[in-house]
Amino acid sequence: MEGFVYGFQRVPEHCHRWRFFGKNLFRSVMDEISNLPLPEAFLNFLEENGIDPSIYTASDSTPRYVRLKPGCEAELEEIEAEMKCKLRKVDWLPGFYSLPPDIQIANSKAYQDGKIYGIDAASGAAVSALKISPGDHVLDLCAAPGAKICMMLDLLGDSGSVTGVDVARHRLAACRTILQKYSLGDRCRLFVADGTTFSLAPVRVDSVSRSCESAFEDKDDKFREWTSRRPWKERKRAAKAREAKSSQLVAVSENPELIFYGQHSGVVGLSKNELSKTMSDLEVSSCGYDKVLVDAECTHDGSVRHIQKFEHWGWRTLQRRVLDAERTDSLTVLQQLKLLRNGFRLLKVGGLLVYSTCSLTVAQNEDIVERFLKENASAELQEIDEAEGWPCKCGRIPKTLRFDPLTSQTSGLFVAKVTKLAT
Ligand SMILES: C[S@@+](CC[C@H](N)C(=O)[O-])C[C@H]1O[C@@H](n2cnc3c(N)ncnc32)[C@H](O)[C@@H]1O
Repeated sequence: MEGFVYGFQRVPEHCHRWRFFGKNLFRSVMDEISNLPLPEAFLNFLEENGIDPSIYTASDSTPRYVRLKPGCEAELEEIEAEMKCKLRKVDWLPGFYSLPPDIQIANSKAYQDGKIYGIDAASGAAVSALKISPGDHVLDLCAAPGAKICMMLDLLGDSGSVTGVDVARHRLAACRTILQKYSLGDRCRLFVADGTTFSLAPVRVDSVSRSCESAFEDKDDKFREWTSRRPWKERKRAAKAREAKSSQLVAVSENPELIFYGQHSGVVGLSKNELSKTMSDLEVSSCGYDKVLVDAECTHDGSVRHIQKFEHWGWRTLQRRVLDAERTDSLTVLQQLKLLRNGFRLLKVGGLLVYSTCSLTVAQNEDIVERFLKENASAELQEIDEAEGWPCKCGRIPKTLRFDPLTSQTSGLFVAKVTKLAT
């Protein structure tokens, strides 16, 4: 891991101390790249956040990344031949390979056959920081479209569960399609719900067997094996519920909608009442999730490819979508804080939570983490030990990490990890 962030430089002998480069030096760096087609307001925004504008010239050289489906290692040569390019092993992240930037992954047969996943290496690092192991109950609070949830499920193996939540139904439906494509849904359940208020407990296998044994329950009230071909009556009921939600009669948060569950996700055999059981704060400490990912919606300014789209969308759109949205009082920032708070509330004592965004701004990253730590005495920021050898830098507060396209050769990403202490 390198020891500085743009605009800030680490004092060499003390890993966690910083000094500011100074405005003038930063300006001169900016003057050098003044031939970039970036508007002045955006350059000012980058300066305020200590982000080197030249990262936005790096897209031509930033590689693409794929993750090989576990078990497909022996087919690597065949995949390379079909894609007509070399897949270079990423030596700091198991299972990941880099490809030349111009390769279209989605068009390849290997992708269509479910042998590779399209996922940036920085995103893979965020999942790695969670240290998922078999048996964990994992919550992904912003799950769609699902690149990270696929990796979680591959790491989980054949015990434990993953609960995916997303407020956008169409995006979560796409996530369900991906899980089915890679045959990964067995231990997963997906809810359309607001992650800032989602409150359902992980389903433990012992509670399922208890419920299966209950002789007094109405069998029709229990979840059977999931099928996309649901009876007409049930589809009508779901459509009605959706209509009510969209006309604001029922908030998404009040009624999480289960849109997928696998055979071993803990849902089959449960009654609807058992599924909708929420956890009190006391129960959470022992029955909460072992691992939580809050991969929050953000302004996406760490993604070079995303920022370049504003050339087509118009730079005025950038003002609204990026520059205004990163203010500390904006809806985007408040939503990120609420997601982090709720993710942490659902974490059991001793569990791990990773907060990540693909923004490089301080307001959406370090400021959020600092505010959150101030208000939660039981939250402790953790060193990301796995990062030894990762090509990232320290964030503006100790123990947080930043990936940026220039130095990491990945898409931009901020990562922070916290644990919950017993109180
Ligand atoms: C950065 S994307 C997540 C990417 C995902 N983790 C992956 O690896 O594919 C952020 C997601 O957060 C969702 N989102 C935004 N606000 C939310 C909320 N209040 N509750 C749950 N999901 C939310 C968006 O719909 C979007 O799909």
